[in-house]
Amino acid sequence: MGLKNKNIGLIGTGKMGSSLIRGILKSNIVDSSNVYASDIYNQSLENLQNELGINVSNDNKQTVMNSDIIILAVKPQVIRKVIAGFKDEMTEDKLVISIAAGVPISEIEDELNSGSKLIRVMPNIAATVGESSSAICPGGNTTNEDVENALEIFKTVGTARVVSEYLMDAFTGVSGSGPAYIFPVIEAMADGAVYEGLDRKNALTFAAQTVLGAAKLVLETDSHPAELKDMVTSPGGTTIRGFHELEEHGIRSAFMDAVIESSKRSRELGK
Ligand SMILES: NC(=O)C1=CN([C@@H]2O[C@H](COP(=O)(O)OP(=O)(O)OC[C@H]3O[C@@H](n4cnc5c(N)ncnc54)[C@H](O)[C@@H]3O)[C@@H](O)[C@H]2O)C=CC1
Ligand SMILES: O=C(O)[C@@H]1CCC=N1
Repeated sequence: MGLKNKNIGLIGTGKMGSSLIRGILKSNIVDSSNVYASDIYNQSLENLQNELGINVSNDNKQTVMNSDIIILAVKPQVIRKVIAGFKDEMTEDKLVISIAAGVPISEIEDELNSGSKLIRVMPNIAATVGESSSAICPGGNTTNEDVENALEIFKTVGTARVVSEYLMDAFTGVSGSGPAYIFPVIEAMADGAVYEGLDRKNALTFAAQTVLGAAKLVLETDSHPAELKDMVTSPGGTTIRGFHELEEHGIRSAFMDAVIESSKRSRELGK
């Protein structure tokens, strides 16, 4: 059992596909000789082959033929066409994992041959540094072992848990898209520090470390974020002055709206 003797295939080696390949190989759950990847973009394949020694091809059918588990890391807009191109190579023992935003299990199962095993996953770009939070939804034909294998793969790039599919759009809004909402926060906090005279490099490092520290406090203590905020905010002190500015600029509704709009777009992509 486990992944040691399994071959893993990646279709699409863009930002998410290549970050997953790196995470999987770093964890040593499989050897590079057991990883197959394909893309229509040769440069990305060549780079991955040179850097990691994996098997590459620009024919998705090769990836499917050679793999026990196939991760689809192509855009939602092309996923149906990509599946149509390789489905003749699918057999019932192979597991397909889709990370496409918005596209429901039922739609992908319809594209694949009936009886095909499918798991839908939403990771995020922090997989590149082993800090993704991934949600996993098993399709109708999967076994417990398939789910365990998917969890093992996505735990190599961060945390992973099984969720019900109706929660996937919300999860995409907060976690799949979420890093993009925090990068400008880090940049803007650094801008403030640069305005006040700190050099750019240090300003970015301090801002990023501050966000990391705040996130760890939420994850590693049982405290509510409001309680943690109150711990920083001395009466008549510096923090409450800054916090008042954030409230004046509608920080809470801005972030809530970002997550809600992203979730809505995820639902649209599934139609
Ligand atoms: N970028 C992100 O932060 C996240 C992306 N996702 C999902 O991951 C998937 C991939 O997204 P990205 O990596 O950002 O996109 P990307 O554009 O960086 O990568 C997509 C790759 O697919 C390749 N491709 C296109 N047509 C192909 C075909 N017919 N056969 C093989 N490869 C083909 C492209 O050449 C490209 O390398 C999307 O479905 C997206 O919704 C999920 C979570 C986070
Ligand atoms: O923006 C997108 O559609 C993808 C899915 C989640 C993150 N990036």
